[in-house]
Amino acid sequence: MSSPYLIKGVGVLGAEPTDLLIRDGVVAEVGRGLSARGAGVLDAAGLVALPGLVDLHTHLREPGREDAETVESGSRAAALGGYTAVCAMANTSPVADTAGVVEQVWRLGREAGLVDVQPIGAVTVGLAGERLAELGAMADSAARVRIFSDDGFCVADPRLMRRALEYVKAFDGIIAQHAEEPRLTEGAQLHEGEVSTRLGMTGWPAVAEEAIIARDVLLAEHVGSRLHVCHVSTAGSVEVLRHAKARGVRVTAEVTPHHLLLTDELAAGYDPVFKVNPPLRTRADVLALRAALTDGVIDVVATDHAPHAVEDKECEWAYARPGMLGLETALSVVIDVLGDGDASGAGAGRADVARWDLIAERMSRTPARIAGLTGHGRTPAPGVPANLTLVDPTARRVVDPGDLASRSRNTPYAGRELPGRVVATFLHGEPTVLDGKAVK
Ligand SMILES: NC(=O)N[C@@H](CC(=O)O)C(=O)O
Repeated sequence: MSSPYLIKGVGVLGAEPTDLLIRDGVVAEVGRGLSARGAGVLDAAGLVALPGLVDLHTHLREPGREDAETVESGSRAAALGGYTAVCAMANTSPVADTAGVVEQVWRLGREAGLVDVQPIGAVTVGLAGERLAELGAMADSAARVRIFSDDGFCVADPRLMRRALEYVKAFDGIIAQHAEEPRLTEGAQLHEGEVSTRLGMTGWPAVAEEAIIARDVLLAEHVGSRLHVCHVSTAGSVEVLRHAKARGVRVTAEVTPHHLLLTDELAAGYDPVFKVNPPLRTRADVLALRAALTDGVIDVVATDHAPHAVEDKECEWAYARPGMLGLETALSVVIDVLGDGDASGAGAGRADVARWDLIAERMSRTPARIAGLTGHGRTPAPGVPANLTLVDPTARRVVDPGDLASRSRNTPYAGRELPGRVVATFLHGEPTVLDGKAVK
């Protein structure tokens, strides 16, 4: 049995300070002036308590590229970023397209014990886009897979996409699409626009994403299935999603922290740390994505944490792999882009509570609901599973890649000052992070 913890003076979602008693894996009591004999006491004055963050889109690289990340190192990075659950993408080696591989990832996650690792299964065998993987066997496995994705590749064949959507209906599954019409992105290096023209590099046009989203929301509507759109990156995609949602299509969508903050201008320095799929877009896209996150057309922030070994990133732009780290900086970036609120730390202003509630909704409650992770995404209250994170909203830090727990170093925020610091994370009532450091 775990030892109890008494968290003193914390603002739940930025509200007036209170105490939380954590015992036997749940929030046992909430109120002022609590005491508990034998409990570890955590002075949380000035801190904000959020439901533990849930990431729908994490690349853990194990099995296959343990030099870039392992389930354990990625789990530690996640816990330090305030996460209590992550969904592990299927583009490992071997690909997570069988019950055996998804069970292996799930088991490695349990052994690490730092976050709940929920494997995502591949839609097609080997991500090759030719025939459906064993979706039912993965759903029936110990890993209980509900989300399927070929992320890294688009399920480009419309007939295969339709079949996949139909197949997963039997167990209320979801197809998470990497929306990229491959015929429109051959040789693409960065967003197609003014910057790509100036640099003379082949562009990745916004329409390559928007055309697939438009097709897929129509397919999802036609067969009555659940579609999730990975890493939405353009203003046009937001408009397609707005239209689909107004029609009642069962579609959800995610945006990454980097698409909420960074633009294609960064490619001008040819530093491949800024090479990512889909590419960084324009300022107008960034602003449209932020507005969609606030108004709910975009449902969640997902990191697309994509660790890459040094030799795959520190090379010529054209040869570098796309992808950037995200888990340890996501919350800070989201705090940054959603505005300062009441940064005095006095907290409890109404605007402040609304802003923390929005962060909880987009980074915890909604992703937990989409993934069916019922023990996660619940605001601390009596009887709720103790999966939560404590944040110091007034702290600022300059990102140093050398400080990160990830095995890789490809953060696009090196040297950038970001607000907010995760002070503690609790998973099933046990601390995984205390005083900003991993407990194990
Ligand atoms: N998002 C990325 O830029 N990279 C992803 C896969 C992908 O979507 O290309 C990766 O696995 O590295």
